[in-house]
Amino acid sequence: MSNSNLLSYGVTSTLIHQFADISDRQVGHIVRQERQQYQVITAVGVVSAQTSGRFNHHVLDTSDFPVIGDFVGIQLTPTKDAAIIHQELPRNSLFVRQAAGTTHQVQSVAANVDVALICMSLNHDFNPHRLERYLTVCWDSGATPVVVLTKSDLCSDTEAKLAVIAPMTLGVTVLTTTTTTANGLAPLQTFLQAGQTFALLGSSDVGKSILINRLLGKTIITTDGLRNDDKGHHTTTSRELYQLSSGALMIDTPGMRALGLWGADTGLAQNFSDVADLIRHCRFRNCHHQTEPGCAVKAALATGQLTTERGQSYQKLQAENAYSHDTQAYLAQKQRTEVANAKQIRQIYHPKHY
Ligand SMILES: Nc1nc2c(ncn2[C@@H]2O[C@H](COP(=O)(O)OP(=O)(O)OP(=O)(O)O)[C@@H](O)[C@H]2O)c(=O)[nH]1
Ligand SMILES: [Zn+2]
Repeated sequence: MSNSNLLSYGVTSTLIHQFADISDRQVGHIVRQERQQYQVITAVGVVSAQTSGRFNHHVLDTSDFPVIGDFVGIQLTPTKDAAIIHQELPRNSLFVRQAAGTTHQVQSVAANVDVALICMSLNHDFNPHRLERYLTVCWDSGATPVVVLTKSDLCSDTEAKLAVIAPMTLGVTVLTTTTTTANGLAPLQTFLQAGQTFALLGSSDVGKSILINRLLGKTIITTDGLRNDDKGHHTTTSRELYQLSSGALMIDTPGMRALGLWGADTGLAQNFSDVADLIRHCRFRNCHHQTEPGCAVKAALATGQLTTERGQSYQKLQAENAYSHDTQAYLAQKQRTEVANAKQIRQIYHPKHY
């Protein structure tokens, strides 16, 4: 293992050189993650890694921890079989979602992804509104979305389904795959070029694990075998970055039950650029597109230029996004109060430091 192996794992020579002069520090790439336990590829191979005590001390919430795909500054232990993560390097892209449940916290899913492969199966998982949600979050992450419609063998009306999603996937590549035929993955395979990092995203059971196994040519992830009644179940809990024979890097993420928007303004504007264009023509800047006169959105809905479905979809996601901003503001205020309280307590018990 050497720097050449690091290069093949997406670590640029610039990054390697940046660390050359810092004694005991080097660059690594997170290739496996199970909560805050990491495996990092380094110049000496893959080692287990954890964030340093100092790093943990400065973390405000779990989303500040490194995530799969992150480049990190590390220090190897004297035996060189483990490492301490000291810093997270700037990210090109970050896919985040509002964590499931009631915690109202942001959860980082994957970093430095170039192309996000949004997987949706063509049978019962097919859901255009969910696709709009995924596309919004992908655009917001900084990665380019590509839609992968899986299990085409279980669908008899693929063309009709493609027509349904056509208006929401303008300018987005849409691929269909099946693992039941010899060349059923060919459309995807030709897409997976060296030098790029891909990530598989989607609900549980859409066939992400099987895709990884097929692309790697070996059974890395065990599932209960290919079932044509699509009732198989396998849940991945860890995230992993794989190197494909083409040289492309592929991140597998656990199936997501819910994908909540979290401050995805850019993604909304990009995914709904048609609606955004209309809004620019509303008479009032703060138009709610309800009863206001001169509303371009309402006018477009009346003529059919904008479908009711897409209009409603936008309004739903926009409201959710606005709510996520309120939540963020509330959490930030709560954090400021906690920090201030902690400081006050320290002033009382250790006054000489202040
Ligand atoms: N008929 C058919 N079944 C498929 C295809 N791809 C996957 N399956 C089946 O769908 C089920 C789910 O596949 P997985 O690869 O485990 O799904 P997953 O997306 O990794 O699910 P999680 O690990 O929960 O995120 C399994 O029983 C697969 O055999 C396909 O192209 N056709
Ligand atoms: Zn309006």
